[in-house]
Amino acid sequence: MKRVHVAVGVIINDEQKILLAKRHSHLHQGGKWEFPGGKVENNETVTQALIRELKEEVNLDVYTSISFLEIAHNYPDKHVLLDIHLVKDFDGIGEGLENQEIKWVEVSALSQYEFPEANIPIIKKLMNEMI
Ligand SMILES: Nc1nc2c([nH]c(=O)n2[C@@H]2O[C@H](COP(=O)(O)OP(=O)(O)OP(=O)(O)O)[C@@H](O)[C@H]2O)c(=O)[nH]1
Ligand SMILES: [Mg+2]
Repeated sequence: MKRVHVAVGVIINDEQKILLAKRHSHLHQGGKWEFPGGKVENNETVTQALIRELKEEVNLDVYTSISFLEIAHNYPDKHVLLDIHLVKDFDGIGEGLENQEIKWVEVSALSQYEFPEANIPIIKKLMNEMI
């Protein structure tokens, strides 16, 4: 199976809250919460994809991002490579431009949300590093 390369943003605001978005039910891993992002197109770097996707999905202007974690995960129906970046340097308040529900949540509250299975190491690393 071809591996889908995905740029994913862990967006952290000045109150140390993280932006989550709910995946529409008809999508792959639908109904679960995600970190905004999407597929890296041909001729695009991960950073370019991240900037484009965060503008399209949640109306944020990203200025700087820091590489945080890479996860290769095989779902039964899809193989993904998640390229996860931390985003602290951005403008905007966060809006669900695709009519998706969005939420700013404390790191300590992340365990209360259901994420795609590939995200488990992200949640663990965030909880370890941000206390
Ligand atoms: N954005 C995002 N995708 C994730 C996460 N975790 C995870 O397994 N994925 C998977 O990564 C894949 C690509 O994400 P996507 O559906 O956002 O892609 P996209 O925005 O380019 O949308 P598209 O399908 O309309 O092209 C999906 O199969 C999704 O299930 C996550 O935290 N954020
Ligand atoms: Mg997306």
